[in-house]
Amino acid sequence: MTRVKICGLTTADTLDAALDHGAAFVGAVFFGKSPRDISPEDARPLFERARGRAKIVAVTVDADDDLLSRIGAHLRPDYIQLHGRETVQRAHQARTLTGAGIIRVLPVRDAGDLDAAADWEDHVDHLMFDARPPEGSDLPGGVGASFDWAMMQGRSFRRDWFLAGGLNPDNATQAAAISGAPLLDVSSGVESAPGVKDAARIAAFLKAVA
Ligand SMILES: O=C(O)c1ccccc1NCC(=O)[C@H](O)[C@H](O)COP(=O)(O)O
Repeated sequence: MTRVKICGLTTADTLDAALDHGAAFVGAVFFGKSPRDISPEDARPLFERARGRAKIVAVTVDADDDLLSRIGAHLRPDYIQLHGRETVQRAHQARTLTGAGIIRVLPVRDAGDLDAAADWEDHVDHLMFDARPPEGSDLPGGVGASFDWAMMQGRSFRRDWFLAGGLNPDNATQAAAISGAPLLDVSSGVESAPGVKDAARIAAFLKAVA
């Protein structure tokens, strides 16, 4: 069964839609330039409804110690998703500062980008292969860009991994079948406008891959 992370949730009704339709992971984004940005203090009461029902993921981009500590103290996430230029050493620090597991995002445009997984597999809980965003993008993720899912065929990794980038309710099943991904991640594909999650699209995505 393919498990799904719904990322960039900021409202109770859309978080409930994700939980009610079986999301295995729910994500909050802590990055000021994102239309999905939320503070650790605001995320705490919102995401408490998810505890024990889905894994809570805090998405960060080169976060400093103060932000990681606030996320750890307030949100108490199951995982920190590292979506910037963090090193392996920084990943270990993030684990210590937050008490959470680590999801490392690897940006992908061509097959050679997959080789970076070897540097990370021993240090993280999950890998996420996400489309490298277009040049000049303000955001390293959540932009709806995709890569050729067939590149994942014949590749094996020592950690369960997410396929991310440009997924939506209409292509999720095909993406999972072609790539063989055990885990899918989606953000903009279940929105009605940038940063505005849509409960009906979240439900449709989760029903499609169920
Ligand atoms: O979603 C954001 O705004 C974001 C900002 C900064 C770093 C990461 C971000 N999103 C992380 C995700 O896990 C997205 O779900 C992933 O990149 C896929 O996005 P999409 O192509 O929109 O489904």
